[in-house]
Amino acid sequence: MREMGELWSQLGSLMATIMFVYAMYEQFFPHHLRVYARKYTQKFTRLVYPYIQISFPEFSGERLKRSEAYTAIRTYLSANSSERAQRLKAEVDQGRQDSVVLSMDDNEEITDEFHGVKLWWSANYTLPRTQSFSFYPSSEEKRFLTLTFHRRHRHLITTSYIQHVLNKGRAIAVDNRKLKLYTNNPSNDWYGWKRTKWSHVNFEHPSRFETLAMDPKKKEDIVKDLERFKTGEKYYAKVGKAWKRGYLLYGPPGTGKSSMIAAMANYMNYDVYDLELTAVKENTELRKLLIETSSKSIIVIEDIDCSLDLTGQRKKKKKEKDEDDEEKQKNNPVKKAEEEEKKESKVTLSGLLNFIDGIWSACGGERIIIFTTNFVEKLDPALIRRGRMDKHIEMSYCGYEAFKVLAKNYLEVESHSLFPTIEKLMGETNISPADVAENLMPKSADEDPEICLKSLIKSLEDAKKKAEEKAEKKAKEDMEENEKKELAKDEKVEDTGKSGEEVEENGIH
Ligand SMILES: Nc1ncnc2c1ncn2[C@@H]1O[C@H](COP(=O)(O)OP(=O)(O)OP(=O)(O)O)[C@@H](O)[C@H]1O
Ligand SMILES: [Mg+2]
Repeated sequence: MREMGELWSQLGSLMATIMFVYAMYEQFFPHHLRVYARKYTQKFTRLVYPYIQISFPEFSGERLKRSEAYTAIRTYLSANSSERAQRLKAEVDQGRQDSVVLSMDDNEEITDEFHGVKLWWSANYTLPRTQSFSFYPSSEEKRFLTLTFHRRHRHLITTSYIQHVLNKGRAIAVDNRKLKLYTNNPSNDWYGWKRTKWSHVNFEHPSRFETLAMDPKKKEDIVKDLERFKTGEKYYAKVGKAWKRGYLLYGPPGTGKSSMIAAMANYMNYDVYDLELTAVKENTELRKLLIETSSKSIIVIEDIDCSLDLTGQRKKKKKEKDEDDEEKQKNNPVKKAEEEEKKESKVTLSGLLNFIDGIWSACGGERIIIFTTNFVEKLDPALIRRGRMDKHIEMSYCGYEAFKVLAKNYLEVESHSLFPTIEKLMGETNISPADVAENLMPKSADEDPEICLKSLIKSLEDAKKKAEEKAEKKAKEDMEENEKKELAKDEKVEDTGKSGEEVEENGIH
């Protein structure tokens, strides 16, 4: 016991001596001598200290983008650290609020082994040079992971082990993956305490290709296309094409464009970035948003024709609408502010084109971009040319085959005596799958499928009647218009004394 006490006191005096020597050194040694001393100390340390350290910073490239390597390694370490680390950090799993994820705490170290070689990982951070009190994490706080190993294993570690960790980390992330739906925040929120460009929630849309009502051949074609894309990394590299694919979904409202996107995301197991263009103020913001998207994702711009003034046509229509709405908005300050915000948006067609081309060149692979529109003819050809939007998919009104899918899903009915009537009516009139689905949904638990089918027949008959009335009205209007033209022509003939043909040739003035 006395020996222990002596040892402690000796250690204490040794520490005091070291501190004294260091203080003298700092005080009396000129700066340039200290630089020399540090240099040679480092050389000496390198000679006697046989370990190599590699650090993996959290952010790369001026804090623009979270390093993928850092994320993958953290995932790998989290999977290993819960058993090996002594100090752990617990965070609530964003996907399942009832479970926590354990990872190694800051400045904690764990060991790993690879082909019999022992190595050490530690999680570190550096504080900002000037410290000031803040409730929120400092933007200058830099986190990094450090790998330490003996220099004799340099080759094995740099060529195999790091790749092994990255692959494992990515695989674990895919296994644990919960699909997310991201929406972009207005740029005012980008720099506050939230500091995120995208907000996310779990993506739990039930739409799948099996539940999607459309022509089976078309569906099969799309699934094959996606499959080719998913497994095509090597092919894309071989032909020198970026591993991205653009889809344009177009068709009338309620034909399943949004459902198709959800089905694609579920099939591919990709996150969805729902980009709301009206919340983006300018082209540079678009680029920043793009940089923050991750691979294995679908970037969606819905109703592209409504998000931007893409053509003169659209502008005119909006102007007319604005005039209509002006009066209403005068008395509604909230709407007015919203409208003003929309007007502030300065994203241009060329900005959008650069954004898409950026996806193709500026960020990593495995990304899909989807545009949807109700009016394909309104879009600028530059926006939807092949190479940008590689595949154009028309989502059309409900055909008989699509109806059968819905009947099976909603009513569990594969054939029925009313089916031929429905088939005939569907050939004669247009109805959206959304309307069919609405009719087929039983209104009470014990509702007979026949009642639903009859309700659908009624809707089809109504739609047919409406379409006929509309066609009749249109024919009548056309006839009246022609009559007016004829009348105007006759009046001109009487005034000028020329024949009808002559007036026609020269035009009516
Ligand atoms: N092809 C379809 N297959 C299955 N269900 C569909 C289909 N189309 C529409 N529906 C049903 O109708 C609802 C609306 O469809 P969805 O939102 O996908 O249409 P949309 O084409 O995106 O319409 P909009 O152009 O108005 O955005 C869906 O929730 C779904 O229940
Ligand atoms: Mg939609």
